[in-house]
Amino acid sequence: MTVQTDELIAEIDRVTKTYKNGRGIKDISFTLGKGDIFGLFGPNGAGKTTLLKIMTGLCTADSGNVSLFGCGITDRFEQAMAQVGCVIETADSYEYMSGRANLKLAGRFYRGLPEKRIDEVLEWVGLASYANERVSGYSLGMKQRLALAGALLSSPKLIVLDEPTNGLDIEGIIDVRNVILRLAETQGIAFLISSHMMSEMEMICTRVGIICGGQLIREGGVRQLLADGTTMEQFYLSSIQQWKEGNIHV
Ligand SMILES: Nc1ncnc2c1ncn2[C@@H]1O[C@H](COP(=O)(O)OP(=O)(O)OP(=O)(O)O)[C@@H](O)[C@H]1O
Repeated sequence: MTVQTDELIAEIDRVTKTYKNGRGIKDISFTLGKGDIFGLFGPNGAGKTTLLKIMTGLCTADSGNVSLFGCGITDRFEQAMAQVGCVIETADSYEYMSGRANLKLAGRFYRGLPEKRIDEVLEWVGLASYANERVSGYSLGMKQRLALAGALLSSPKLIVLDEPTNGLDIEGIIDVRNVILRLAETQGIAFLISSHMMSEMEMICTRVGIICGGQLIREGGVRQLLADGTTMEQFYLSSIQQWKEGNIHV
């Protein structure tokens, strides 16, 4: 599915990366539009993190292009990333410091960031009343939401999250889900989220892509893909099966 040019947030065009061991991703293309909450699924080692890293400049593609808000990630990196927030691979923060102090430290990367922005993002992720407590006393879910608060500091229009609910308990998962939905609704932020949690993602995503063996084997709107009443998990498993049997050609 393609989105209208005026609403285009990200364009991923035939992106390929092969690591020295021969693994990686191949010829991945899709677009992200305003209002999208895009879920990226795939087995372990499928290539999800590699794709997210390339999209956020944490590693480079061998070929293909990534354009964010109309700016190429390689030739206009700063402009491309200006409206992007991300939490990839780690939601690390300084444990001996408070949540607020961590955000202040992160905020030094953004010139002219007003103090009230820190209060604002803490409020959005539901940590305002814990802001002055040390992170060492936070639950995993709270640490995840603090990382999300850090990604929000620069007023992004796109947030990229790598397995944001990994290791969280039910309450933590629900908290993160509600924060994502609230931010999408109230701030108009688009999300690209990699996850293994099918049912969870089915609840929040507008679009999904399935990566298998480094290739994007399925991509589309959740309503269209699941129109016949199949669950995301069933759709995912049957897609992987069809791929293995050679019945999906990309
Ligand atoms: N720095 C690297 N050097 C060599 N191979 C790598 C490197 N990073 C990833 N890979 C390989 O590339 C493939 C894709 O890895 P990637 O981490 O992108 O997958 P993933 O879909 O995010 O997996 P998971 O769900 O387990 O996090 C894997 O086979 C992995 O072993």
